[in-house]
Amino acid sequence: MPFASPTPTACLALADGTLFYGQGFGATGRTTAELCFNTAMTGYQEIMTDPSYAGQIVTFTFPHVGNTGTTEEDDETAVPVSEGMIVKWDPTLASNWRTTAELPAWMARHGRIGMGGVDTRRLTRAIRQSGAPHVALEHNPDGNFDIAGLVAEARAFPGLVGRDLARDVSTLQSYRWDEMRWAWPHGYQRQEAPRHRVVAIDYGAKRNILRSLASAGCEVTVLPATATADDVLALNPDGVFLTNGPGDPAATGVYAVPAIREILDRGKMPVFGVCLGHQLLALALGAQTVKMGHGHHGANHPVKDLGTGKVEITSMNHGFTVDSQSLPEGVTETHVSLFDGSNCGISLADRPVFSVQYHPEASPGPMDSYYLFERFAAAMDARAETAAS
Ligand SMILES: NC(=O)CC[C@H](N)C(=O)O
Repeated sequence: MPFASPTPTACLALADGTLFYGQGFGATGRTTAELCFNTAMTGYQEIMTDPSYAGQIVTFTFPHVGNTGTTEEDDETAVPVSEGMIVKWDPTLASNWRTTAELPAWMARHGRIGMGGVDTRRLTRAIRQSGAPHVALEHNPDGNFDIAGLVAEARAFPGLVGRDLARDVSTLQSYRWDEMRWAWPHGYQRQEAPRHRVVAIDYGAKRNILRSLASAGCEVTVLPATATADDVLALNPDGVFLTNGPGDPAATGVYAVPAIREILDRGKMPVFGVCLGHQLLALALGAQTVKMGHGHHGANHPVKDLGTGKVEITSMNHGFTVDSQSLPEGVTETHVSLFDGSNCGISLADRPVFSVQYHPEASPGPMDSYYLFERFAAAMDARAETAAS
C-alpha cells in the first residue's frame, strides 16, 4: 500500500541536482553516501547488515520490503552498516514467525534512515544510465528541506574510490567462530569436530561466510584486517580465508596486499577469497581493480564456471571489479559474469589458491556456490594427506 499521507517527510538529493521525495521511516536526520540498487527479492535485513555496504545507500527494486520484519538471527554483523534504504512502498507489516521487530523500528533503533514512496524504477534507471551517484538523504518529519544544502552535501561526498573502509568495519580483536549455517529444525548449531584450522582475515566479514566455513569443517579464527603475515602464520593454519568487505580494494590493498603476498610466499597452504578478498588476492598476484558504473548487487546473477561449463546463480554485491585483462601469467580466470562478461573468479594453476567475486555464502541468495567452501576444505584434506604420506 502507498503511504496515506501526501506530505513528503524525506528527500533524496543526487549530486546532479535531481530530487526524489517520499516518506521517511526509521531514524530522522541526514546522511550522505553512494547510491546503488539491489535486485534481490528477499533478504533486506542481511543486505542492510552486510559490512560491504559501508558508505552506500541501497535502493531495493523489489517493492515489498518489511514483510518478514527483522530478527537478530538474520544480522550479518552486529549493526546495520548500509547508510540507508530507499523502497517503493511503505514497509509492509511483518508477517513471519521469526520476527522480533518491525523494519522501521529496527532502522530507528540503529540510527538508519529509510525512505518509501519512491519511484524506484525511475531511480534505478538513473543509476543504470549514469553510474552510482553520490547522494544526500534527509528524513525530516516537518517536511522543510534545505534543498540547496542537501545537493551541496551530495556533491561534497568524497565517493568510494580511494577509500579504505575495511579497517572501520573489521574486528578489533581476534576471536574464534564455531556457529554453523542455519538448518531446520534446530537453527544455528555449534560445530563439533572441525578438521581444518582456518584463519579468516576480516575485511568486513559477513557472518554467513564464517558459518559456511564452520559447516565445511573449519575451526575458524578471525583476525583483524590489518593482521600481518606473522600474525596469520603464527596460528599455523591449514588454510587462509580472505573475507568480503567495503570500499576500494586498491586503498585497503596498501596494507592487505603485502600481508597476502607474504602469506602466499611463506605459507604454502590453500587460500580462498570472496569479493573484497578476491579483489585483494588479485592485487597481490599483480592484477588491477577498477570501479564499475553501477556495479552488481542482487541475488540472481548468472556466473559461468569456465572449468566445468556449469552456470551458477549467485548473490553479488560489488562496485569494483578485477580487470581480467590485467591478470598476469599463471593466474587463470575461472569464472565470468554472464551479465557483462566481467571477471568473477581466479585461481593459481599450480596451487590451491582461488577466489570468487560473488558470494557463495548467499544470505541472501541461492546456495548454488556452496561447493566452493567444500573445495577449500578438500584442498586442505589433500594437503594433510600429502604431508602424512
Ligand atoms: N562485497 C564485497 O566484498 C565488496 C567488495 C568491494 N568493496 C566492492 O564494492 O567491489
